[in-house]
Amino acid sequence: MGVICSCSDDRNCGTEGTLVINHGSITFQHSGSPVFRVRVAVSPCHVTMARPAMNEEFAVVDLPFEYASMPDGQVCPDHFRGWLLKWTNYIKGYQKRWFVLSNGLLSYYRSQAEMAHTCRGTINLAGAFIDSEDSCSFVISNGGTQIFYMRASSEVERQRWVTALELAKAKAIKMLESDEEEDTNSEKAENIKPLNAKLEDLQTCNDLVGKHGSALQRSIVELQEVEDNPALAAKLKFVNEKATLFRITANAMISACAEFLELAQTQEKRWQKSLQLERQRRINLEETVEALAKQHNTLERACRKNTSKLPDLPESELGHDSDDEEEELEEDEENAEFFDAIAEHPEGFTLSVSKSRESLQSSSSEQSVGMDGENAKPLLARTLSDTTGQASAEIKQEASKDSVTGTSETSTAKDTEGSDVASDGRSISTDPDNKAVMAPFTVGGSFAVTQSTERLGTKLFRKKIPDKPDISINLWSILKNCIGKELSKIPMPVNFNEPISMLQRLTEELEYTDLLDKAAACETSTEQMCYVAAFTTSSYSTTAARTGKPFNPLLGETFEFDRTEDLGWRSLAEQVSHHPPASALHVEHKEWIFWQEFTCTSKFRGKYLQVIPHGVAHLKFNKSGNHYTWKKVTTTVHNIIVGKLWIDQSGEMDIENHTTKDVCHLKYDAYNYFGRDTPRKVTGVITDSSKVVRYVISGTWDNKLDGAKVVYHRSPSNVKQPASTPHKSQAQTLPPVTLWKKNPALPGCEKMYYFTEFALALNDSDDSVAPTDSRRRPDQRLMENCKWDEANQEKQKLEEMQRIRRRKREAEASEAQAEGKVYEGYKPVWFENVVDEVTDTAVHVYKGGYWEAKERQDWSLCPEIY
Ligand SMILES: CC(C)CCC[C@@H](C)[C@H]1CC[C@H]2[C@@H]3CC=C4C[C@@H](O)CC[C@]4(C)[C@H]3CC[C@]12C
Repeated sequence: MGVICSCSDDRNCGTEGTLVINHGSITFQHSGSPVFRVRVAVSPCHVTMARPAMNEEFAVVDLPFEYASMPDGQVCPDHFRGWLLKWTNYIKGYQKRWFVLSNGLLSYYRSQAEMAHTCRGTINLAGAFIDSEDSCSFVISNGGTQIFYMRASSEVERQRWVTALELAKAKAIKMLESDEEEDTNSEKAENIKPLNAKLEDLQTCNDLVGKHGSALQRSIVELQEVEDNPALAAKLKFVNEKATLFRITANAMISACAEFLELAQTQEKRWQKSLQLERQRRINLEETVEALAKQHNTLERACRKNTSKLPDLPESELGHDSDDEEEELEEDEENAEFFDAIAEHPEGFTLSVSKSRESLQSSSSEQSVGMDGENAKPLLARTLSDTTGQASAEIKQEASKDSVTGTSETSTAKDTEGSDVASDGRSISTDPDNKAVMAPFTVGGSFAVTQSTERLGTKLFRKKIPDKPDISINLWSILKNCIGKELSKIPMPVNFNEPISMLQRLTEELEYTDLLDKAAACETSTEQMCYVAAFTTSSYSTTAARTGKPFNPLLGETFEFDRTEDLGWRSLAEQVSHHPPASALHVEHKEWIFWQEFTCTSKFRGKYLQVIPHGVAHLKFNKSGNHYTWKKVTTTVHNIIVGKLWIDQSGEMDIENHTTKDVCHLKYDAYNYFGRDTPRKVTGVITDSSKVVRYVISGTWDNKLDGAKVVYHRSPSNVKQPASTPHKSQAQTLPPVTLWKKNPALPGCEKMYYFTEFALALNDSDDSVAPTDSRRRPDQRLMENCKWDEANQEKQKLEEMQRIRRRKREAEASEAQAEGKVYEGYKPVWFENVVDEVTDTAVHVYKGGYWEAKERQDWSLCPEIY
C-alpha cells in the first residue's frame, strides 16, 4: 500500500513509499533508498514485540530468535520463525539464516528481506526426521539427501524449535492423510486460523497508521509554532492540510477495516452455521437412507412371500432364515435390527444354502429341457436370441425327444456326481474322465473335517481352521461416512475380513484348473473355448456365500502357491501398486500359462457396493498357441445397510481367442427380485471366426455350466433362408453337456468363512515361502486364529509403516524433481511393467527369478514389509 513516511522524530522525511506486510513484519520502503523497516512481529497467534527501529539498511534488530508464542508460553506450530545458525560447509561453518515454519514446510532465507523472492531451501515436515544433537543443536532431514544442521542461541530456544517442528510434522502428516480420514472439527478450526491472523494484521496496521498519523500532525503543529517565516508558514499550512486529509483518510480506512473485521467475523459465524446445518442434513439423510433401506428390505420379503409363483430363490440372498421368516419380518419392522457379515444363525444359513443349491439345480435342469414354463419357448433358442439376436432365427430346438433325454440326464445329475455328463456320442467333451470335472478335490470322496489334513501329491493341506468368532459390528456404522469412497480407502476392522489376502483370493480362481487341462486336450478351438468359458465362470463359484473382505495386500506382498505335484501348476502373485491397489498374478503349467493384473474400482452407493474389476486376464496354450483374453464382470455386495450381505455378479464378458478369432460372449444376469428367471444365470454363445454360432452356454455361476453344440442341417429347398445362414442350413442344439460343476461345500464351512478345501489350503503355513508371502502376514494370521483385537492393532501398525514408506518415497520423488533428476519410483520385485500387446496398456508381467530364489532360499531382494 502507498503511504507517507513518518520515520522517527529526527528524520521525518514525509516521502511516499510502500508499506509491505510480510510474515509478521511491516516494511516501509521509501521511494528512494534506504529501506526502513518497522518491526512489529505481527503474528496470528500473538504479538510478541513491537519494536520500531531505524537503522539505515536493515532495521530489524537483533533479537536472535523470534517466535510466535501462545500467551501461556506454548509454541504455535503453524507460523514459527526466527534466526538460527545453519551449517553451510567447513569453509563457511555456521551461518545465520532466517527460518520460517509455515504450512508444514520449514524454509530458510539469508534474511527476512529475501523472503519475498529467494527461498534457499525447504523441507517438507510430513516425512521429516527431527533430532536434538546437543543442548543447542538439532538436525532435521527429509530422510533423503536434504539435511539441515542447526544451532539455536540457547537450550530453551532449541527446545522451542524442536517442539514447534514436531507439532508441525504431526499436523502435516494428518493433512496428508486427510483423504483417507474424515475431516475433524479441529481441522476445520485450523482452516479459520489464517483468516483470523490476517484480521489481526489489519488491526495492527490500523493502529500503526493512526499512531503515525497523529505524530506527523503533532510535529507539523510544533513546526508551525516555532517558525515565523510567512512563506514557510504558508507551506506548513498546506502540509498541515494535507496531513489532516491524510488523517481523515486514515480514519476512514480504520473504520473500513473495523467494518471488514466485523463482517469477516459475522461471515465466519455464518459459515459455521451453514456447516452445522449441512452436518445435520447429512445425518438426516443417513437416517432417511437407512429407513428406506429397511422399508425396501421388508417390501422385498413381503413381495416374495406373496408371489408364490416366483422361482425358488436362495434364502441367503434375502438375508433371512427360512424358518422364522414371518417372525423376523415383524422383528425387522419393529426393531429395525441390523445384520452384518456375520451370520446370525449359522446353522440356519447352511440349511438354506444347501436348499438353495437344490432349487437352483432343479431350475437349471428345467433350463436344460429347453422349455420355459407356460410359454413353452425353446430355452436354448431364447438364450441365443438374448445374446445374439440374429443368430436365434437360425437355431431351432432339436426334437423334443432329444431334449427330454437331455433333461433326464441332467436331472439325475443332481444326486449322482459325475453322471450329468451326457454320455452319448454327441458329448462335446473329448476327455473320457469327466468325473474329475465334478470333484477334483474329492480325494477318496470324503470331506470329513475330523481329519485335519489330506494328502495331495506329497504335500499335506489342512482341512480345518479355527471357527470364526461370533463378534458383530454394524457395518453401516462404519460405511455410512464413506459413501462414494473407494473400498480400499475405507479403514475397516478385521471383523469384516476373511483370513486371506486379495492375492490369495485371486489365486483361488485356480480351483478348477482341471478345466484348463481339459481345454488343452480339446481337438477344436471352439470346444476348447467351452472349457475356457467354464474356467472363467468357475472363478465366481465361491463368491455367493463369501461376504468377507480379503486383506488388502501391502505393497510388495507376495503369494506363491506351488501345486506342481498334484495339480501341475505353480503361481506367483505380487502387490505391484498400493494406490490404486493392483495385484499381478502369473501361473505356469506345462500345457498353459495364465496371467493377469488385477485392479478394481468400487462404488459404494449406500444400499449396495459395486466392485468393478479392471485389467485383462490372459491364458495361452502352449501347444496350439491359442491366446485368450477376457475382462471380469461386476461384483455387487447387497444389503450394506440392513439384512444379510449377499453377492451378485452381473455384466457381459467377451472371451476372445486372438489366435483363431473365436469369441465367447457371456452374459451374467443381475439378480432380479421380481423376475422369474433363474438367479445367478449365465448364458452365452461361442462363435467362430466367421461369426457362426458353434456352442450355446448356459448355467449358473455358483453351481454349474453347460455347453450345447450347435449343429446345422441342410434345410429343405422350399424353405427360404436368410443370406447369412451358414451352409443354407437349419441350426439345432444338441443336448447340453456339463462343462463345470462346483465342488460340494465342506461340512462346517459356515464357521470357516465358507471356505472351500482349496481356499483353506491357501493360507496354510509354509516355512519355505518368501518373507513377503501373505502366509507370513501377522495380522491375517492373528485374525485366522481368532485374535481379532490383536489383529486389528497389528493391522494398524502395518498400515502405518506402509504409509511411512510411501511418504519417504514421495519425499524422495519431490526432492529428485526439485533437483531435476529422474525418480524411478517404486519397482515390484518379481514383476515388471511392459506394454500389453492386446490392450496396448502398461501391465505388470512376471519377470522371473522367484522360484530360483526360492530354490536358493535367497530372499535378499524382498523388502521388509511386516
Ligand atoms: C463391505 C464388505 C464387507 C465388502 C466385501 C467385498 C468383497 C466380498 C468383494 C470385494 C472385492 C471382490 C472380488 C473382486 C474380484 C474378484 C475376481 C473374480 O474373478 C472373482 C470374484 C472376486 C474375487 C471378487 C469377490 C468378492 C470381493 C472379494
